Amino acid sequence: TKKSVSTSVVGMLELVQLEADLIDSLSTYADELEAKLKVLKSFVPKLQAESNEAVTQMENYVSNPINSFSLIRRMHEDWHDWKIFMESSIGQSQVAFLNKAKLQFPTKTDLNEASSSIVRLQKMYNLTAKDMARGVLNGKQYEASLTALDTYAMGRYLNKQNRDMAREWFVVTSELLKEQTPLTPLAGEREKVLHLFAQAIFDYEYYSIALSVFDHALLLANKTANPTLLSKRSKFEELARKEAEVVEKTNSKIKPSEFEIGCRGQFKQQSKLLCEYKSELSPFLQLAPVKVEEVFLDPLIMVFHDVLTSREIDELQQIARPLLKRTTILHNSGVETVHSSRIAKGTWLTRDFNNLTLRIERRIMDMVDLELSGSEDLQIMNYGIGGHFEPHYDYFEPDDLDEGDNNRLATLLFYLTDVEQGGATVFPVLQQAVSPKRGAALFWYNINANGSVDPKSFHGGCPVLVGSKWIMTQWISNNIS
Ligand SMILES: O=C(O)CCC(=O)C(=O)O
Ligand SMILES: [Fe+2]
Repeated sequence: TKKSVSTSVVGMLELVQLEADLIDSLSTYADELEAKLKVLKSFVPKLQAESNEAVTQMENYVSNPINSFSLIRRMHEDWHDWKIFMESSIGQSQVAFLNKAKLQFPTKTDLNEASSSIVRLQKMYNLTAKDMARGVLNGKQYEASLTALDTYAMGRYLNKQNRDMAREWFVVTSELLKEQTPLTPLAGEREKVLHLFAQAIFDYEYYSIALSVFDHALLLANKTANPTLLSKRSKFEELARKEAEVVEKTNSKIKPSEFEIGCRGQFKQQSKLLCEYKSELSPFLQLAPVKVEEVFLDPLIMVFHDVLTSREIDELQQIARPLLKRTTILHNSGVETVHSSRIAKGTWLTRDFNNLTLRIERRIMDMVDLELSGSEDLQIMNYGIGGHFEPHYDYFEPDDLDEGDNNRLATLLFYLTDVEQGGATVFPVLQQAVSPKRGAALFWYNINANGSVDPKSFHGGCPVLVGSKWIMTQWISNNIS
């Protein structure tokens, strides 16, 4: 089954539970091993005592009918039982569970996607590998950290595509290796682990990092005078010296894009346009006035605050959760494909799905004073960590449309969640960024009053750094027909 786990927070929840179950299973395995061992440890000394006595005075021992009877009986019966005991295998059910669980394990593709998310976040938010490894995200300390095995995997992933970034992760790996022993049953003793890592990093040709790990291994095992190891070390050292000259030359900084500046919250703060209560337009708004924030005037961009209640949002999420599928992007050719430019899970929901969606349909029309007939269904999306939507136009290029086809006149984007860090909607051309706020809705026009498309509506969803971003989108058609 093709199922991507890292693209949504929802998908990750199942993995957390699965890992907890696997650890429980491993713990049961340990208990069973221990129980078996306990039987052995308590019985063997007693058997030995009896046997020692027999061996030291053999003839005397077997001359006694009681002893000889007992010996014959033991050999005839008890050793069969020991054989059965020894052969009884432990962990069969746990191994079976592991085999079943394996079907749900993330694949190589999942790991690659998760790695590329980390890289995206690193680039987008200017994060250092060192900070990330220690759980510091944008200056905020979280209760999270990476192990040497994690950072090593990042280095390996980046090795082929960006050696500078890979180097950064390998440096962090070497530092972590000095503090911790990797938690893997196959790692073996500490000194051996360090040598393995040193050699692997050496093979990737990051010589000075390999050298520092190697040195730590020597120090730890008190082998700084071992001739074989020292000759190997000198090989490491020579290559490290040559490497230093090359590394110095690189390190060029590229200018950030407007999108990146926006995602980092670095647009010049426009003086907040007045918040008003829109009350005359419709009966709904008279009953329940809505707080409207004008973000931009030409083209019009605004935020409606508190237009969905928490209960309504909970219900929407409940409906969507089991339906979420990896989102695709629509090509000019009409073909939908999964693409790294849009990483999220989503589902479509017809507006007549139930009472709630019907109520929302009514509310949307009241809010924006536009007809919805002919518009696409509602779309609900969940972005996982690093999930994003690169800047794009919501409208279709007129050349790609047939006579009489509708275009996306406007977009109404409901935020179903707050996002702790990242995840803003950014308009790079207009230099505007809007942060998700649970219950609010962002509205903008993609098409000018004269019917032409408006390239200034170019926008994107920034990568989620911390949190789970849920949105619901209603693209509003211009209803040509
Ligand atoms: O997630 C966002 O903030 C933007 C989403 C978007 O542009 C879209 O779904 O068309
Ligand atoms: Fe969009």
